[in-house]
Amino acid sequence: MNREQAQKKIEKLKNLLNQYSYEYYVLDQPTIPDSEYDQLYRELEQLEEQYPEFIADDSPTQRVGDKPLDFFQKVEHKVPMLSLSNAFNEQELKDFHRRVTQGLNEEVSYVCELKIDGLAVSLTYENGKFVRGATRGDGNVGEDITMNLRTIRSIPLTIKDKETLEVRGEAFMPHSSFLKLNEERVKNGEEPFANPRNAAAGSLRQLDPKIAAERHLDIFLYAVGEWENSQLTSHSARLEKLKELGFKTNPEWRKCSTIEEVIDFVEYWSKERPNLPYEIDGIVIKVDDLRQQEKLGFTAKSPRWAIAYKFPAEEAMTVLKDIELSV
Ligand SMILES: CC(C)(CNC(=O)c1ccc(Oc2ccccc2)cc1)c1ccc2c(N)nc(N)nc2n1
Repeated sequence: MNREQAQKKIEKLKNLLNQYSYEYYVLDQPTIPDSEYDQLYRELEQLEEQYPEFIADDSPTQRVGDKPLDFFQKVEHKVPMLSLSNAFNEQELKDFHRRVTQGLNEEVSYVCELKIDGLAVSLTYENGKFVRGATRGDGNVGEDITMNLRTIRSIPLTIKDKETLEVRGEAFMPHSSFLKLNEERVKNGEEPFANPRNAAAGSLRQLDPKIAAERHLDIFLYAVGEWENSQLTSHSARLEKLKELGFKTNPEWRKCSTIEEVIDFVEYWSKERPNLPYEIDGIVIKVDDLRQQEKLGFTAKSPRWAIAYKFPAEEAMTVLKDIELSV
């Protein structure tokens, strides 16, 4: 094969492998066996070794950087990453609903989402390319952890349109990865992580991306910071658009047109929670219409149009106890 054919073959293998990776890690619907993926991956690695000038920065071989950082750069969020006020019982959800309807004086519908117990992160894409990832930090300034986020296979290195946008989500460690990691640590005489959230935070704070890559983290995107030329008018439409662009969004979100439906959703997941493959610490309820969100505005640090219903902490202990017993 000559140089030009090699360049075309490298491009074709890269696109094919990225598509297979998207099906496996984002859709959870692989269409080829792992052995076929591995064989194509090795073919790409060999060609890139022969023709390094054709290595693309969104090649699957470029996910794990080889040199550790000395420190993390600080990053200022153009749009602040806000926190959520909390509700701890049904009455406080009804109070939230009353404040919203009084503030709007019109019909309102909500989007309910699972509150993943992980680490809030922001992902910036310029012309469709993943250029920077950062922790929430204090909401205005976070740390640049791009190298570590690149190792999360469900984060696309390029998205379908040449969009420039900044998305927010929760990076987390699934129960399966958490169990394996703690077994490993106990075997090596190290301290096991207390819970998947600490394990995810500890993994993303590693200066060596090779260590972060071994932790098999995952992510669900749930919000948008900056989004040029977006005409979308509801949060639910944004979630659908993020999914269309190739982002991993949590499939369990629901639109609720009454606070009773919201309460049903909360009650369902407070029982169903132990059957999820990841930890959640609550349910997030958001006014769906973006114009109504605008009208309700913000308090000093959180939106008036959203609230987090928090599950009682002791259940998290049962998950912990199970894990302790099993290691
Ligand atoms: C609702 C929001 C707080 C995100 N939204 C924002 O961060 C945000 C930030 C500036 C905004 O507008 C401003 C723009 C400029 C200045 C001030 C505000 C609007 C939303 C949030 C926070 C945590 C969440 C979580 N753990 N799980 C889920 N499922 N959803 C979550 N949603």
